[in-house]
Amino acid sequence: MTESTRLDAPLTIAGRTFNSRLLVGTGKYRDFDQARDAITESGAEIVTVAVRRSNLGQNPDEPNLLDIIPPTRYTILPNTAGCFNARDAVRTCQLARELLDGHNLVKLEVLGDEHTLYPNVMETLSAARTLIDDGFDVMVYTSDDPIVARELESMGCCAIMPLGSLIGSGQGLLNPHSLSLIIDHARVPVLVDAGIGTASDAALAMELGCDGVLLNSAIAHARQPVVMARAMRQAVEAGRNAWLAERMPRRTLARASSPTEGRINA
Ligand SMILES: CC(=O)[C@@H](O)[C@H](O)COP(=O)(O)O
Repeated sequence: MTESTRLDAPLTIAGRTFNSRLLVGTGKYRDFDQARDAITESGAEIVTVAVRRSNLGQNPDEPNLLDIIPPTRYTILPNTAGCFNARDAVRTCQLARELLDGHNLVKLEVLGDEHTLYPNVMETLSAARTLIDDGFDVMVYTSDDPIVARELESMGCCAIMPLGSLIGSGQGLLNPHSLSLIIDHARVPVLVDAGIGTASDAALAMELGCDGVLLNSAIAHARQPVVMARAMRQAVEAGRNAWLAERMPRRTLARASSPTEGRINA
């Protein structure tokens, strides 16, 4: 057992445990083969699927996304991408539960507008309440507002997923301070979801103390998605280890790296 595995515990979400802290999406790939190869290389165990945009068996004559991410191997995380109000999001989760034989772990996202894809927190709060009452385990995409995050946690969401920046923007973490406020007070896992552009963004999220990272565009839109998937896996592991190791203090002045004791004074 290595030092870091002794220090670390698996990621636990709604009673399920995972060794990988990288969650990936399935959209925007050139084709199913590329998606499968990148997802495999990422080492992700949780893979999110947009129920309204993917064939999970609703259309028996078309390729089924689950053929490349079999539920026997992956935890499928149905998401409500494309929903702009609570009612549509709740219906989408209920459809996913039917298609996936009673699977009740979902990623809720209720968006404010097409332009920003920013979460509509009022509709998100309303949908989360309905879904939790209906027996779902809700991982929730939200803004980086710590008060909203606290509300979502206290109503029973099993993971809080604040954005790093706008979905698909690749701008990285625009407000690390707000993310830290959420992380420092949450008692459920906090995962940055959206806006990751490259490996250092994912590492930074983990160094802040996030429990995981969910991303899609940074891998799917890299020129070499499989290579970027590997980089993301390594970045999440490196960031997690750096957080576990607890970084050295920042100092304003230099301190010599070589030993000063026993020095021969000329
Ligand atoms: C895949 C998913 O669930 C989305 O929330 C989103 O696509 C992730 O954001 P990026 O594509 O910016 O990584």
